[in-house]
Amino acid sequence: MHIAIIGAGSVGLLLAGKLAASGAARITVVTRAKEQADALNEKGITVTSGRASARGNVTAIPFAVWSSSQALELPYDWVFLTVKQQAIDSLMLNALGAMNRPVNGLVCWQNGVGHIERIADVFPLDRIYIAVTTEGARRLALSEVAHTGTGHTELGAAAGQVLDNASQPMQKILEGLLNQAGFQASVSKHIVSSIWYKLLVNAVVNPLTALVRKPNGELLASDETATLIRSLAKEGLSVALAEGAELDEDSVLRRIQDVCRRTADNRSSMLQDVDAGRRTENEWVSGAVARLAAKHGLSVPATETIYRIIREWERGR
Ligand SMILES: NC(=O)C1=CN([C@@H]2O[C@H](COP(=O)(O)OP(=O)(O)OC[C@H]3O[C@@H](n4cnc5c(N)ncnc54)[C@H](OP(=O)(O)O)[C@@H]3O)[C@@H](O)[C@H]2O)C=CC1
Ligand SMILES: CC(C)(CO)C(=O)C(=O)O
Repeated sequence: MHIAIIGAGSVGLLLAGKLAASGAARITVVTRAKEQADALNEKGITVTSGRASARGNVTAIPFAVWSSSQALELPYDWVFLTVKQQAIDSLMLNALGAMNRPVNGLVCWQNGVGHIERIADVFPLDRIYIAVTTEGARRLALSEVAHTGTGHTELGAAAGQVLDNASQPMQKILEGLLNQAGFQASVSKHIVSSIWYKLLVNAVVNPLTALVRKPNGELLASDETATLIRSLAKEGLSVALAEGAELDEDSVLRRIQDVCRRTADNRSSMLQDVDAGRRTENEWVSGAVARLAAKHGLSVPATETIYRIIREWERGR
């Protein structure tokens, strides 16, 4: 089993390191920088989890070389895309369109929505899979990643139909592979609901923490942010339902509060991007919720306001 993993950040290194260390697959990692490819070829990947650590050997190649060489033609069994939404640009789309079709498919690991439609313009939709994950990872060095939270990964076909588990051979192969590497993965019964369940957490926790510059847990400690959590969650839910997700307000609110408690000390990925002066995934999280609301004729004033404030910050950074 040969897997190419495009994007050697937190999630990419976690997947690559654990899959390689377990022997579940041979891994080729596509990095942005040559410096990182050199480090990975020399040292492999170290995954730390508490006091434990594991090391896996991988082959690494910079994107610029991969996308303009014969490496693009290799018959990978799977290609995992683990870059952030903002890195799915025209160069990336060109490479995805030009690469030899992986035998099994392309798996997208991003938070947020909107990218699948863009990828499906260059890659057959029926070969695209979605992984919605609550694993926590943080890249510590070019070849080292911390597994900061054990989560669960739900798998589905991007075509998004409600499918019965037994009739999903590709997702079953993927599930087996990830479980063999030590993850907890399962085939989602309704991938649209899984996507929105996670997206609603990100559309509430990420922009709020980024704006008030506080860790996740502190959102519950103030009346102001607790009120905003409810408004954003309610608005997001109305859009999720219009998009076909099967969710209810109580379970969404409980999930958001639970994530804030369980990851109380975490600075959300959006807050980390803001801290570092980087562009965030705002466009594909709050921006996507606002655009889809408009498509369905729904009003989401709190989401819209927060989206625009962060967008303005991004413009002036
Ligand atoms: N971190 C987490 O715990 C979780 C993250 N997610 C989601 O997973 C996705 C990835 O997140 P995360 O791993 O944290 O992000 P990171 O920023 O840590 O990693 C993204 C990686 O993509 C690389 N990259 C950018 N452009 C290219 C390119 N053209 N070719 C190859 N590599 C490229 C970056 O390289 P460089 O560093 O050199 O710029 C970086 O290493 C996001 O959508 C996020 O929301 C989902 C669940 C949990
Ligand atoms: C779940 C949460 C909010 C954890 O911080 C996350 O996914 C993120 O930071 O992007």
